[in-house]
Amino acid sequence: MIVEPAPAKINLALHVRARRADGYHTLETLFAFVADGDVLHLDPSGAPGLRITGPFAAGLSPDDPGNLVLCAEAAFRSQVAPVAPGAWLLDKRLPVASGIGGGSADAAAALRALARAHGVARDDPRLFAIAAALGSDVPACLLGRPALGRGRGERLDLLPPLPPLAVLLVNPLVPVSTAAVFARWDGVDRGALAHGAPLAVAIGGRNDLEPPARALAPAIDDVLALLAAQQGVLLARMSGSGATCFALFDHADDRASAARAVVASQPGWWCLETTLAAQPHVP
Ligand SMILES: C[C@](O)(CO)[C@H](O)COP(=O)(O)OP(=O)(O)OC[C@H]1O[C@@H](n2ccc(N)nc2=O)[C@H](O)[C@@H]1O
Ligand SMILES: Nc1ncnc2c1ncn2[C@@H]1O[C@H](COP(=O)(O)OP(=O)(O)OP(=O)(O)O)[C@@H](O)[C@H]1O
Repeated sequence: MIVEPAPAKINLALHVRARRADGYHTLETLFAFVADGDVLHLDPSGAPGLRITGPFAAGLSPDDPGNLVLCAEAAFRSQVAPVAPGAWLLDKRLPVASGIGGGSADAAAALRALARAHGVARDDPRLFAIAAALGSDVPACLLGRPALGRGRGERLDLLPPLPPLAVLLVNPLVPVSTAAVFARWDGVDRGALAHGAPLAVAIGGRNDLEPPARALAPAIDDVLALLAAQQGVLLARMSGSGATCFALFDHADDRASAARAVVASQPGWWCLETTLAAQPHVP
């Protein structure tokens, strides 16, 4: 049995620079990963198929051939090696359609699991080509390390390691469609990311998808206001196309106080205490 973590990604900053003719947008984004996420299991010789467990399993149908785990496996079989389909178990711990790339992380974990099972190098360029075809966030999730993303997010440059800051993720459990958020972007280029130390660049940056996402899901306003009011917050911002927002802290006890405040004020929201991670780790 192969176990692959599928950690959540956060966009520490996300600058939308232009609308492209193909319907995508040119971005500059700082990708970072946290220590927690979904967990994917592969038994390469088990009965083929996908089972889904975990707190967010109900949001996905295991029979859907469009699940990104099965899409990744199909692409691996046609483009890398015609291996037998495997038995997959996805422990779905991340909310679906929430801006922290759960599906993209699962697809990347599936590619890593298949590579391990079938003796393919993790940095094989064919895996990155498959990842880019599966979704804009999948190459970054395959890399799994802090990176500057350009193009539609698939052109990656590694960043120096980030400090292991405490992170609080909060989602008001309102699903947000990535395509709908991009479609509401106002078309104004507000400028490039600065150069320099990644954390300083992130703090000085923006998420240009916040205004359109907030228009679609006003609960994001409440999440951001609550996070920004907490003691010890270095940065509070929405990730990706939302609705998950993150807060960064130097100290774990400030994160714990913030988590208590969120649960007390909004017991129905999803809240995860985690840390910035340099590498995915097996839980
Ligand atoms: C918002 C981010 O999460 C930031 O990392 C990503 O840009 C979105 O990545 P993703 O969910 O993997 O997105 P994809 O599956 O590639 O695209 C979903 C839809 O989002 C829009 N989209 C996505 C990425 C991009 N650079 N420009 C876009 O306009 C397109 O309408 C596209 O049809
Ligand atoms: N394994 C999967 N996990 C989650 N969603 C999946 C999966 N496979 C396919 N999907 C589909 O992908 C869509 C986007 O889900 P996902 O959770 O990746 O969104 P997201 O967190 O907004 O991602 P991003 O930040 O990359 O935009 C969902 O609506 C879902 O139907």
